[in-house]
Amino acid sequence: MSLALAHRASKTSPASLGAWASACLRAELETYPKPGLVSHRDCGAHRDMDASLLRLSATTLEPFFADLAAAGAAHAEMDDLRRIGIAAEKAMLRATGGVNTHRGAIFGLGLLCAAAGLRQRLGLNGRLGDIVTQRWGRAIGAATPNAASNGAVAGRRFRVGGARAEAAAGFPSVYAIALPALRSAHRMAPDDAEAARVQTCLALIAQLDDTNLLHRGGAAGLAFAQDAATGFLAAGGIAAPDWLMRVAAIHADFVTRNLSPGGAADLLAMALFLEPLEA
Ligand SMILES: CC(C)(COP(=O)(O)OP(=O)(O)OC[C@H]1O[C@@H](n2cnc3c(N)ncnc32)[C@H](O[C@H]2O[C@H](COP(=O)(O)OP(=O)(O)OP(=O)(O)O)[C@@H](O)[C@H]2O)[C@@H]1O)[C@@H](O)C(=O)NCCC(=O)NCCS
Ligand SMILES: Nc1ncnc2[nH]cnc12
Repeated sequence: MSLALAHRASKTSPASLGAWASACLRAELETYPKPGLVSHRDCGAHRDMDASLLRLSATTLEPFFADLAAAGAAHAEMDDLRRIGIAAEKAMLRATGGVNTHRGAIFGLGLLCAAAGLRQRLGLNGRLGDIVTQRWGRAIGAATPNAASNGAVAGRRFRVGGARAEAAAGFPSVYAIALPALRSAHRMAPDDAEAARVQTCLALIAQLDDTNLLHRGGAAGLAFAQDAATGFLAAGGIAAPDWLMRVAAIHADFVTRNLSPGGAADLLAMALFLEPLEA
């Protein structure tokens, strides 16, 4: 991941934010092992996605993230953001032949891009997640969900809020779990940014009510995933000498059980996006 891109993003023009958001999706992809998820090494528990499809999706989305940042800077209402988000979803589905690679990421990263545009325009100091809540939180909560989506069905059945609740509350799982895990993992492994991303992914899986895990594995699948990730962290995470073997074994277990924490993947990308943007 380019430090120059991160630096330019911290200057926050819409184009640089779009490039940075897209780079963060690619960095999430180029992280192995992520239990059940697609990486440059394998397809995890997915039969319809591979690394090249996710790279194509990340590249396709870059101009939409830039548009969302520009819309935020122009004080857009949620309806305006939604129009751009839906256009991004359509472009993603056209590029991938109908595979949902990044719908959750479009939503979360898109809102953070809009907040970054607004923060820059108004010269604000607050956290981007808080800006999302203050500016668009009510409208996010009031939107009618797509009753048939995998996430909506799992959310109703298991009474969890999913991507919409996470965004409306200002991304608490990113600020309270992922960002602290990422920063502490950089201290644990100063020369291994990929290992730091693995640690962050496992920290998210350990605590997130991921609707993808619920959709594929029900409550038992979610509990299995959370227990496996918690055990990895309790054994020292990436500080343990055999960490790579341990997390590769967890990855293999997720594949055997057809579990994939797509929500954790999205929130990992959001933490990478926020790392240079939040003091
Ligand atoms: C608000 C929307 C995102 C719609 O949400 P939806 O009703 O579909 O349900 P959610 O459960 O809320 O999840 C949507 C995706 O968000 C990710 N996610 C899951 N859990 C969480 C969580 N706890 N916190 C945050 N994010 C979460 C996850 O996305 C990833 O997984 C996707 C692949 O999913 P799926 O197709 O189901 O995959 P498979 O398991 O492979 O399915 P099968 O093959 O088995 O069928 C992938 O996209 C990842 O990104 C959830 O899937 C939103 O769509 C919406 O309202 N859009 C309108 C546009 C808009 O308003 N935009 C605003 C400005 S940008
Ligand atoms: N690496 C990944 N694997 C599977 N689903 C994802 N959604 C977002 N990133 C993903």
